[in-house]
Amino acid sequence: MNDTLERLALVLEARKTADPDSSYVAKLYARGLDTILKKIGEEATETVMAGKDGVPEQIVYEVADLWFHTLVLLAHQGLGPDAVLAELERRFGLSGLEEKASRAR
Ligand SMILES: N=c1c2ncn([C@@H]3O[C@H](COP(=O)(O)OP(=O)(O)OP(=O)(O)O)[C@@H](O)[C@H]3O)c2ncn1[C@@H]1O[C@H](COP(=O)(O)O)[C@@H](O)[C@H]1O
Repeated sequence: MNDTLERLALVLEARKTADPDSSYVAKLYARGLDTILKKIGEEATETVMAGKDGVPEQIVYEVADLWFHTLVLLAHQGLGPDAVLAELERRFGLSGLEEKASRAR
């Protein structure tokens, strides 16, 4: 399984004690929650625009920016991608059970 999100989360954790002048992530932490949320809003908008334009490379680029900034939010709140992946896995499992149950009816 790809561990990119986990490895990035470790870097984001380490940046909590980094100098804001030398680290973009440390600068986001220093500016606080509202700045992080504003970036997520901007990146979400840029993702929507890329989706409308329909250029695959641009969509990937903007979704990467969006994912990155949501990972910063998770780290800021003491969370990590493992929690989100577990939630997605839970839903996936649930939907599998739902499918089987409805087939049995
Ligand atoms: N994955 C990323 C990443 N994706 C996007 N960005 C930054 O997010 C910002 C995106 O903002 P925009 O798209 O609005 O672009 P911009 O206009 O240049 O940015 P602003 O002036 O609006 O802030 C840019 O400054 C990008 O550099 C990232 N910055 C860091 N990382 C990762 O985080 C790690 C730690 O980064 P530092 O804290 O900088 O060491 C790095 O090693 C990377 O792996």
